[in-house]
Amino acid sequence: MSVTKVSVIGASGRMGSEACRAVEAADGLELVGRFDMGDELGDLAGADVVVEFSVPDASAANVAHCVDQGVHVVVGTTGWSEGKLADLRRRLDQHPDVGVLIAPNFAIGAVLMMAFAEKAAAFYESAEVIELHHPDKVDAPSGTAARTAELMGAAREKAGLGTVPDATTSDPDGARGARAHGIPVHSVRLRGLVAHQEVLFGATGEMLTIRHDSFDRVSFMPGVIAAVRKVKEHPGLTVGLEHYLGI
Ligand SMILES: NC(=O)C1=CN([C@@H]2O[C@H](COP(=O)(O)OP(=O)(O)OC[C@H]3O[C@@H](n4cnc5c(N)ncnc54)[C@H](O)[C@@H]3O)[C@@H](O)[C@H]2O)C=CC1
Ligand SMILES: O=C(O)C1=N[C@H](C(=O)O)C[C@H](O)C1
Repeated sequence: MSVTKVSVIGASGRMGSEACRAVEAADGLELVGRFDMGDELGDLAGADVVVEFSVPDASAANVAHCVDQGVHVVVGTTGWSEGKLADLRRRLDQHPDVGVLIAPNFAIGAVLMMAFAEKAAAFYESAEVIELHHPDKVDAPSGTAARTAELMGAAREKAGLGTVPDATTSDPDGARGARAHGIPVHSVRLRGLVAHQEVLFGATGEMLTIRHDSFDRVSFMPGVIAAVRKVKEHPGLTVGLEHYLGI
């Protein structure tokens, strides 16, 4: 069996260190490089695939460097705006053999939660997202919540649903949360939590709740390892692990 060489960017962080352990434990993968803030990325220690878990402000430049080196990238970092994605697509056009996966969430249950929420969104007048995370998280709303809202907003539009009903006329402190693609999104930060999300749907006389909990960062690792194994078969940019899993 041929060995895939893997480097991790953000290797000292919560996710990066977990990813290093997972790569070291995986058959057919060899951890060849650990990079963190301030390190020269250079040739990425000869990696075939890079796993990138850094910070939203740094991720795009790190991924651009990998693509320019002809190295496939599995990206978990949040904060990928439409503009950054467009820049990355243009860069990948110059490197047509390189694959990049950007996954807002690598936990299989979270991928299913997003798919179920997208499906349900067409059937309910009311919908809201509550994401709950550890208080060391720097971005809000979470990438998972933003992606969930994007999928739900598109499904609502396709189904001809209008805006969610809400009679609020006074909300000086933002108690109704942020709006992402028309969906109210609420962010909770609480010591003891890891990564959790509830998607609430309401219609007259009923309510549907879809909830996912990551209690430990190991929950993300099967998805990360599956992505490392598959990324080279998917040239260009893919957003969402569901596209690799046939979900
Ligand atoms: N897609 C997914 O399944 C998941 C995604 N995440 C996301 O991954 C990212 C990292 O999360 P955590 O590991 O919890 O954060 P963290 O703060 O523990 O780790 C980030 C690491 O990146 C390093 N870093 C900062 N600037 C850098 C640069 N320019 N180049 C290389 N490394 C740099 C930091 O020194 C740190 O070691 C966040 O955006 C988070 O939302 C987190 C969990 C799961
Ligand atoms: O920062 C985290 O912890 C997480 N970040 C990702 C996000 O913003 O959605 C994935 C998961 O929720 C954990």
